[in-house]
Order: sequence, then C-alpha cells, then structure tokens
Amino acid sequence: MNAINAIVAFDNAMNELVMDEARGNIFLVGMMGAGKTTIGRLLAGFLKKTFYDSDREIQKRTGVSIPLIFEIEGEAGFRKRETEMLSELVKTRNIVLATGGGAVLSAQNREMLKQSGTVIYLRATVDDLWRRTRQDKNRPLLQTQDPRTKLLELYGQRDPLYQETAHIIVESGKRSARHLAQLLAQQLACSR
Ligand SMILES: Nc1ncnc2c1ncn2[C@@H]1O[C@H](COP(=O)(O)OP(=O)(O)OP(=O)(O)O)[C@@H](O)[C@H]1O
Ligand SMILES: O=C(O)C1=C[C@@H](O)[C@@H](O)[C@H](O)C1
Ligand SMILES: [Mg+2]
Repeated sequence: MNAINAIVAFDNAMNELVMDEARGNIFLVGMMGAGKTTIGRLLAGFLKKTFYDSDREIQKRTGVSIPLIFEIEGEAGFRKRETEMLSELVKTRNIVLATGGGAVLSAQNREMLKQSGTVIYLRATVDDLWRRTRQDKNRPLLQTQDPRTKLLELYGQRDPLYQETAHIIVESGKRSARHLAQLLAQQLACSR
C-alpha cells in the first residue's frame, strides 16, 4: 500500500468490500492518547453518524469511573465489561465508535470489530502518545513508577494487534485532530 498523505495505508479494494458489509459502522482503534475519542467525535459530525465511546458507555452503565472499575475488579473485570459493551455496540448501524485502547487484546473483540465495521487504526509515535497522556490521571495502566516505559511496552505488544485488526491505518503525525478527521471523512466518502 502506498503512502497517501497522512493516510499511510488505505486499501481501496478492501475498503469497498468492507463498507458493503460494515453496516455503515466505523470503529477506531489505537493506543491511549491516539485521538480515538477526539477524532471519533469530529468524524461522526462530518459523516453525520452517531458517535459512541466504549469507555464512556461503560462508565454510564456502571455509574463509576474506569479507574475505579480497575481498582475494584482488576483489569480482567474491566475487560469482561468491555467485551460485553462492544458486543452490544457492534450490532448497531451507522455509528462511529471510539474503542478503548486495550480492546484489541481479545481475539473475540478483534473478530467482532473486523466483521461489523470498517476498522481504522489511529497510529501515533510513543513520543506523541506520551506528550498527550502524561498529564492525565484517568488511565489506570499508566499509574506506575515509570509510565513512559509502560507506554512503550504496551505499544510493542499492541501495535501488531491494531495492524492486524485494521482495514485502514492512519498516521496521526503532526496533523491536528480536526484535519485528520476531515481527511478521513473525505477518504471514506470517496470509497462509498
Ligand atoms: N492528532 C492530534 N494532534 C494533537 N493532539 C491530539 C491529536 N489527537 C488527540 N490529541 C489530544 O490528545 C489527547 C488524548 O486524545 P484522546 O483522549 O482522544 O485519545 P484516546 O485515543 O481516546 O485515548 P484513550 O484510549 O485513553 O481513551 C487529547 O487531549 C486530544 O486533544
Ligand atoms: O489502553 C488501555 O488498556 C485502556 C485504555 C482506555 O481507553 C480505557 O479503556 C482503559 O483505561 C484501558
Ligand atoms: Mg478515549
């Protein structure tokens, strides 16, 4: 696949096929701080789709924050809730969904996402991810002695899984969230 501006991997043939079977759904995957929530909301606005954020839906349903779920139920408890939430959300139509950063860890989740929508991997460098997340205490996995090293470790583990799940890979690079959302909206509109 050739580099097209910020969009580094956009396989049109595959995308047409995927869009046919995708019920109009777009699923964003990527690391914490990749911009899934920010870009997802903007993209939904441009494409006139309904925006959902899996983390937010879990918080709405449980009435507590993600860090508190991690504290009480551990990561395994959170992952179970995340899979339940994704199973519901993938059944809808015409949505843009920002998934949680760890959604791709489960093979079941990866398969569900691939089968029910066009999956976009928002890819960013560890330096950018670190800059965007370092001030934010809302990410339990980064509450360690050395969060930057943890981020690097998670990136190494997850980057192949995001790539495996995605139909489209977008390098977030130096572009603003708004500009990226605009580029994506244009590409997706063209491939319909
Ligand atoms: N392309 C971008 N350029 C500059 N800043 C960005 C970009 N994308 C996101 N940001 C900023 O980075 C921060 C994190 O973004 P966001 O919360 O959307 O990430 P996320 O992928 O949803 O993370 P999480 O998996 O933890 O929910 C926000 O402050 C957002 O404004
Ligand atoms: O990267 C992760 O594993 C996570 C990212 C967030 O979106 C939340 O889903 C939670 O903090 C876990
Ligand atoms: Mg988010």
